[in-house]
Amino acid sequence: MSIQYGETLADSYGVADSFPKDFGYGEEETDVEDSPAPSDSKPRILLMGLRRSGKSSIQKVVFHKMSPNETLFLESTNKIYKDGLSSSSFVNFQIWDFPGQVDFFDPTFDCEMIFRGTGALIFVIDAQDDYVEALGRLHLTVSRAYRVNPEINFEVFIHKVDGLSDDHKIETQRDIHQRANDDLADASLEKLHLSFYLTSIYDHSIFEAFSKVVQKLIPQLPTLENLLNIFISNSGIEKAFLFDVVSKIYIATDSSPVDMQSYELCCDMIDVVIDVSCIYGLKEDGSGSAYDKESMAIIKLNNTTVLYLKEVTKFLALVCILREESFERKGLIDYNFHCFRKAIHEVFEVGLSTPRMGAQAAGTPCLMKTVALNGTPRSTV
Ligand SMILES: Nc1nc2c(ncn2[C@@H]2O[C@H](COP(=O)(O)OP(=O)(O)OP(=O)(O)O)[C@@H](O)[C@H]2O)c(=O)[nH]1
Repeated sequence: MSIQYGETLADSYGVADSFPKDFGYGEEETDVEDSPAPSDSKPRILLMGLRRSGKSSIQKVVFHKMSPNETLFLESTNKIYKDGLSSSSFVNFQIWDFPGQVDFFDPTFDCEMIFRGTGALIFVIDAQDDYVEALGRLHLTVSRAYRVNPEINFEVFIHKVDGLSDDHKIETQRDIHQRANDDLADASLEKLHLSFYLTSIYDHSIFEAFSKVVQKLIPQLPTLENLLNIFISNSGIEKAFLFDVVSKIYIATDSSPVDMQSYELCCDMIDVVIDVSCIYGLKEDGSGSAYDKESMAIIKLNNTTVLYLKEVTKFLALVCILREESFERKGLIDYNFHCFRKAIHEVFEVGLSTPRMGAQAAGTPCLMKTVALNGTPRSTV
């Protein structure tokens, strides 16, 4: 179906007569806290790597709003730290932060239990340090995990690249990529795929990398992308991100390429909105929430760009970048947004009404790719 700019999203869906009912905060929504999933049944992301490579810092900065400088005072992790994030974030999984010195040959280390329910294994390599030992450890870790569960996504964070020049970054990435894959080829593990990211907690690269890791675990991702594509093309919007507000991870975006600047701009907008809302948006007695159904913001920049943020669900916000001229049709954008929002709720409602296992039974969007759900709200797209 070809869609003209100016046509509403509802036209494309054929839902003009069914304006969205109220989703998100009503009784229909099942709160995780009301029906908690057994924590061990939630999809899992493992953070592994040598001591002091930066694992705990990543987890604290991305999910606990710790400022990068504060990580200097983090103590070494001595046992597996399990962080369940479900009550405040769309990202309903647990992150297990491993101590650097984990010993796979220790009989108390239960590989089967640890790797079986894992969606992604992030291996963190300190790029400012000599990484030969880290590469050996990477190989040992991923080959062990792959033997137990070949479905795991293996992600390598080449971390602390803030201390490296641009050329050095590229060279380090090339070298690590080459050596890690050579090691796998020597062990006849060519099928084991490693993805590499250059990261630092001192800029947005860590959020962007985590976004990509999380996106791979969302079975509804193609549907979300499709909805975003339709939404932006019908509304004259240049770029749109669907954000998990708490972590600033974007769980989906339209299919045009992501440039880091746009992503950073949108992250900054979320920070501004939440900060202002915390100061001026709460009730006098301090009750209320900094982010709720009414949350929306428009920021006009001095280069004719407009940033537009709107609440989609309790955890998700849509942040769009558009030209001032397109924003003149705000009515159209808002109408299309209502349809988009409704579709997103339907996507996850389908998830909720389908027989589920593990985390999905908790009433939150499924994040396990092993249980594919058809989240497409309508077949006419
Ligand atoms: N320059 C720089 N330093 C970082 C970065 N991430 C973490 N660090 C620093 O690296 C040091 C170690 O960080 P941790 O998060 O404690 O490392 P860890 O891997 O959890 O260490 P263990 O708990 O011992 O396994 C801290 O001083 C952090 O401030 C980064 O992106 N850039």
